[in-house]
Amino acid sequence: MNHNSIRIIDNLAEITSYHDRHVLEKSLLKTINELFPAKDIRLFRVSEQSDNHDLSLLAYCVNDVIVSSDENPRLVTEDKGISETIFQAIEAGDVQLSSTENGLWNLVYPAFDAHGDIFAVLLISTDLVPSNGDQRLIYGILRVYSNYLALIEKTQKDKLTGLYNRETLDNEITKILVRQGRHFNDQITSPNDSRRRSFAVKYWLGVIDIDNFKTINDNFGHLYGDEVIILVARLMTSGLIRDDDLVYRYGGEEFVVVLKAANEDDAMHTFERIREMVAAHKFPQINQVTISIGFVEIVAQSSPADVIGEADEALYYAKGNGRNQVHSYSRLLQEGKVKSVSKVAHGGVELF
Ligand SMILES: Nc1nc2c(ncn2[C@@H]2O[C@H](COP(=O)(O)OP(=O)(O)OP(=O)(O)O)[C@@H](O)[C@H]2O)c(=O)[nH]1
Repeated sequence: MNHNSIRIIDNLAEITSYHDRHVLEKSLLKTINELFPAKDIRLFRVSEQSDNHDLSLLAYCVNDVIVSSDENPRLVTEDKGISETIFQAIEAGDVQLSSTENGLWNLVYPAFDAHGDIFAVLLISTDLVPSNGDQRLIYGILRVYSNYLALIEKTQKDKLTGLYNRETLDNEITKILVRQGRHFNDQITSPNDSRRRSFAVKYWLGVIDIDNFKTINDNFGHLYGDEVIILVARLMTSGLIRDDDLVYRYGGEEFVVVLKAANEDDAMHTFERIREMVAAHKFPQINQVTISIGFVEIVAQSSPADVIGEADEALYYAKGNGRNQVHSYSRLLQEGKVKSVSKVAHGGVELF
């Protein structure tokens, strides 16, 4: 076996050793860059809109540095020159090649999911067009990535609704806490750095529970109950505007939404919109179904259990005060309507 084959096997083994989508994407770019050094490698997510395709940058590799959207959520996608080649590749469902004014070649490879739909594209900018053998190698690696990603997603998703499951939520909260912890430390070490302050993104977690769901099951049967769960899941997903806001099925008729918002009012607005969408929907047979929501900001120095516990406390308040409403845990705390549930309060002060 020659040295190159060993490197390929090593790289494939590395790609398939991660269970995290973002790490997997970085590993894909690292592998492509190692086997086929290029000026610029980018991986885009392709989402199908009503009459066109939307692109968002998932990860890039420039000068051997690999960054994923997970680490830098503000990656810029815009680049008119390459988007034309990308759309041609999506249209053709095949690799496309174009030259640039500064003597580079752009190669765009589509990546297919299990249904044969394009869910991502890989862009390689290089001054040397890869040989046929290299092109087949790149395609093969992209297929390993696509197949493995499909496998990971299967284990992360709930069968009834197709939403992410509870286990995946814990990982997501932990990642956000680590990221928020970094910002928290930055602010302590450089409190006057306005650029760092402005980059801090706020994350909010809402626990959402269908009201009086037992009555729906009792009156209409479990199959209708299941259908309500599926429809509520769809309504919540469509009520979220940002690509990276996520909905999880947390338990039977309980969901969790993790979203980004600049402040509490904006988060409240989004959760209110979800509540209104569900309340306004006409469900088959049952007609109206309502949901209650409790939410909280995911701040550094919390734990996943604290974050969920606080949002849950606000949810119980909503349930106890008439249902079909949204409450913010910190607002309820300020107003003295709930007691603190976390061991360590925001800012690190021990409350009990
Ligand atoms: N159809 C169906 N029912 C489920 C599923 N998971 C849990 N349930 C039922 O959901 C019901 C939840 O009822 P409760 O926790 O008492 O709450 P509720 O009736 O929604 O009342 P409130 O939450 O107080 O508004 C129970 O009867 C569970 O059996 C599921 O996947 N499908």
